[in-house]
Amino acid sequence: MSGRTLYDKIWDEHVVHTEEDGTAILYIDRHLLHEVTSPQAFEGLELAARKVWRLSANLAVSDHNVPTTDRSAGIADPVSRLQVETLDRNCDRFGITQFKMHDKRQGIVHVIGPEQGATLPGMTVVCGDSHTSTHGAFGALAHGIGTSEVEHVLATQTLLAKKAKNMRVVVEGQLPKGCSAKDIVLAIIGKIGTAGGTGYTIEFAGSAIRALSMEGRMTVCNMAIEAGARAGLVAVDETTLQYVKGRPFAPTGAEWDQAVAYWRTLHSDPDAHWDAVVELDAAQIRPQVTWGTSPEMVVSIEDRVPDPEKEKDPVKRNAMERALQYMDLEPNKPMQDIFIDKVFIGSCTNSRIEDLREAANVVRRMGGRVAANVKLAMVVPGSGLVKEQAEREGLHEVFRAAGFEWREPGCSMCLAMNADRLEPGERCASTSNRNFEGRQGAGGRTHLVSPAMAAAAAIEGRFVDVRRLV
Ligand SMILES: CC(C)[C@H](C(=O)O)[C@@H](O)C(=O)O
Ligand code: SF4
Repeated sequence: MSGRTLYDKIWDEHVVHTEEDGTAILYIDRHLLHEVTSPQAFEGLELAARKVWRLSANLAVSDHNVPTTDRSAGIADPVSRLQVETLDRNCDRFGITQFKMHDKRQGIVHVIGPEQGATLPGMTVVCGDSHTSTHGAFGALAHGIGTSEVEHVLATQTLLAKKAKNMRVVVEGQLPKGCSAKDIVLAIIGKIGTAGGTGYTIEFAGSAIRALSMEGRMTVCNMAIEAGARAGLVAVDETTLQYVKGRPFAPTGAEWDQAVAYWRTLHSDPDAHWDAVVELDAAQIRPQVTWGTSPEMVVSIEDRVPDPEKEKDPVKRNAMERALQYMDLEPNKPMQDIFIDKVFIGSCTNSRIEDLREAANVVRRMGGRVAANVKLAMVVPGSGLVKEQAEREGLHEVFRAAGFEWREPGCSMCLAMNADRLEPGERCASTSNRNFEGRQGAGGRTHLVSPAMAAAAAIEGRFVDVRRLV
């Protein structure tokens, strides 16, 4: 028998039963909830008069609809308020642990899980949210589920699932100065496309991944879903254990030692079978900027906007033309000549302390202020605790002094469910993960970049090569 991948190992450890056709019942260790995808699930439970199977496995937080400005007067928008209040009521009624809006542990669900130690190596982690892939950075099998599955997990602590294939993305070598995890994952998506990982669970491996902090690994796994895979994984190592140790939900004492002994086995065996392998040279990666309406429409800051005329595939050409029209960009325009209206530093991709440090460092180095053509540059920490840490380090002062707005934690302008949005035609340098039409507000134009690139764009008013500045 050949060895097993990390994915195989976690899967095997959680299968309760497998049908002839491969459909399996998986035990779920951790279930995270937010206000958008849970209301009908709770309603379903109530109608069936069922209870939550294992209360302690659940952790809830409101993130998509919370305001990022002063919250003392509550939520002005009635739709947003209703969603947040509904989650509060459901958690109170069913007895689920929740960080409410005024709790400093509140934040984006994919930031607070790891921060609290609620996400641990070897776990199965699900949430009614596609970016649950983030938690795979811990060597956990983590993916998004739909609302009916949220109800199923609440009621049974299990999920019906089919096993995916194994893909290994190996990134070897040293990342150039000024580049970060976001550039790695955008470069991967640029290479394999947004459907490249469809049907696979991706394990990210290689020396460049090993060298990343947990924050960086989370950034990479976060966008596994944009590469087409529901789940992304990174093997457990010392970096993982160091990060987890001492967190509120993490085991302690003898239980910690026992857990660590098991966690150290959470890596793929050398003779494991891979259905697909993709390789990237980290040294060749440059700061990435998307130019279109899909994360795979990405080039480096040294490049120009691609020319559809050079694309032979008519379907692709058509998509390029449409994207350029929506983005209001001319083919062959140097990326460095693209001027922006707004900057968003935040989202579950890039709102952790390291991301904010990376952005603040660029602002410090560059000196000066947010460019006159930039109407709004905002920094939205991923959680209240990230915000507190950043303030202890004085990062908020760096941002504020340069003219950035320093906000309260939440999803914010990543998807514009709250008041933070682009106006029609506005162009944004954004550290988030999705750039489809209207994602940040109807008619808004999104360019996905790293925190360093977003910060530099804010000061220059256009995209610049951050490697020159660090
Ligand atoms: C609201 C939620 C269902 C959605 C997701 O699943 O990803 C959101 O978080 C997003 O990023 O678009
Ligand atoms: S920050 Fe953006 S991508 Fe992440 S959960 Fe919120 S809306 Fe989804």
